[in-house]
Amino acid sequence: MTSNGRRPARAHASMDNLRTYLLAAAGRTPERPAVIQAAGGALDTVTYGELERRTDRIVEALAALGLDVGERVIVESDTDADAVAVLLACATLGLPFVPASPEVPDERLLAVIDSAEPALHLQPTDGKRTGIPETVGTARFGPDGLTVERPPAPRPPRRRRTVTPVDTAYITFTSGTTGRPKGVVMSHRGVIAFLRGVQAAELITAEDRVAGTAPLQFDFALFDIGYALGHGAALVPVPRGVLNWPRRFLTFLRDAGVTEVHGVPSLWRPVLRHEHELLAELGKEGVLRRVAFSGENFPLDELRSLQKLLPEAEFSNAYGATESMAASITTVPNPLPPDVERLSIGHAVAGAEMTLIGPDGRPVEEPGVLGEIYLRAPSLFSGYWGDPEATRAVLVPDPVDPRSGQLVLKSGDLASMGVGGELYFHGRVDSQVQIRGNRVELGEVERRIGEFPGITGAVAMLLPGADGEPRLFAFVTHAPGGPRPDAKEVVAFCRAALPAYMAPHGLHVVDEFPLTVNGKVDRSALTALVTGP
Ligand SMILES: Nc1ncnc2c1ncn2[C@@H]1O[C@H](COS(=O)(=O)NC(=O)C[C@H](N)c2ccccc2)[C@@H](O)[C@H]1O
Repeated sequence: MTSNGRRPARAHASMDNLRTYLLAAAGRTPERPAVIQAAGGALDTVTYGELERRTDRIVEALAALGLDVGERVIVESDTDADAVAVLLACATLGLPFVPASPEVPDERLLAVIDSAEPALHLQPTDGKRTGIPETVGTARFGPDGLTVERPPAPRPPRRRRTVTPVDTAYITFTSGTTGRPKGVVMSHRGVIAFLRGVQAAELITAEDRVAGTAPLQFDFALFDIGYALGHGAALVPVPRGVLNWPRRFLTFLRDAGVTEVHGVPSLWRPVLRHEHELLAELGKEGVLRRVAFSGENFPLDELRSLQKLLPEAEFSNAYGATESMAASITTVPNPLPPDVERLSIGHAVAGAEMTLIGPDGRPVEEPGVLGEIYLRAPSLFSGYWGDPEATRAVLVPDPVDPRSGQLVLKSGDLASMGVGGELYFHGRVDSQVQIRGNRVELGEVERRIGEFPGITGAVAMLLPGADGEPRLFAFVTHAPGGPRPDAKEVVAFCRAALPAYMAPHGLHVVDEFPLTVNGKVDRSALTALVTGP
């Protein structure tokens, strides 16, 4: 019984709930590894049976706190078996978890707490976070369960009796462009629908070991957990301290027998820069069979370098937005043919469909013509937390059949269609800019600058110049030890192949691109180089 004398709600065993879906393997093969993690200098294996036992210990402690279905719980942790047990325990009781990694700055966490109004903040026994507002209960977790420090304030019971598939599994806060965090609310049904869509492609088996490298608040991390456990395979969370040291990273992958690595494109930059041979050796051992990337376009020259070192590996381009967990996972040819200038994002996963809609609001039929991707899927999010207006802007009536009442996700991404109906990513709608009345795709400028000898990466942005006029700025990285690219030469190089208005007005050479906490290029940090902090 709970503190308010009521039995806590539970999901019906036969209905979709993240816990039942992800622990299904515990019923079939309890002795198989669910999580293989670093522990001190060694590797620690937590089986599906042990993961279920840890989950139920947390369930017991949480249930005693008298929280009702829908009460939010912040789970601040790196990904490891105990964090996964906490997520599954929250799912068991219908408590939406709000994931955060320890790297999230205090003021950001407080903004999320201000918005989500959680009942509880959970962190590992050795977690460092302090300053959690008094209104929020606090507790710590470890392999032996949960230790409550400050019980949650008593809440008015909402008399929920069961956890349904449309209840919220998690809310993950993305840094909305306006800076106010937007909470993406995902239901159990939505997440499981996407994971099932991926499972239909039978990409891996229970023998696989999937390395996850994303921080917990990035739904790429949640996908990795769902993907590995949903297949009865093993999740191998890569410790943060290992991530930034290429040699340690590759050694960890080898020691853990990782067969597939998931990460954003920037994950591979330090490895490509410093550890070619070790990576090539790893590839030759035939254990590392697949690299799956997501989050942003993989710069083609970097992708080609990686493929050269892993000639036997399969490369998967996982595309999509947090508002639907994702949309497609597409095998990229290895090696990428030399004439390929754009990566395919293929077709949506089973059970979903991406449609291209043109400026006239009608579906694009012709190959090669740009349109905005609209996603029809059972994995669409429930909405932005507390922001119905922002929700209505992206969950829109189906443009193909508005009367049906069906809502589809307006992605804000542009793509063109190939002859087989597969899509090619053309960037964000807002990366199509107008320069002196001419429409410019920033990706095209970046591609041309990237061909300049010695330049290893280029990001183009339209920013206010000194005169306040919008100007085209380019930010570039160059080969270590190579000459710093000369702005005049780069501009001349662009003018030789592009219309004058597409040549950058200003060029900033950076040692490496600043990254967001989720590992994507931090464009607001680049902007600050031009407009000041
Ligand atoms: N493979 C890509 N190529 C190129 N641009 C991309 C790509 N994946 C996203 N993006 C971009 O990132 C946006 C979505 O950003 S996000 O909401 O933070 N979500 C993600 O980045 C990850 C996504 N939820 C996910 C989670 C798990 C598996 C796959 C994908 C998309 O609208 C695209 O603009």
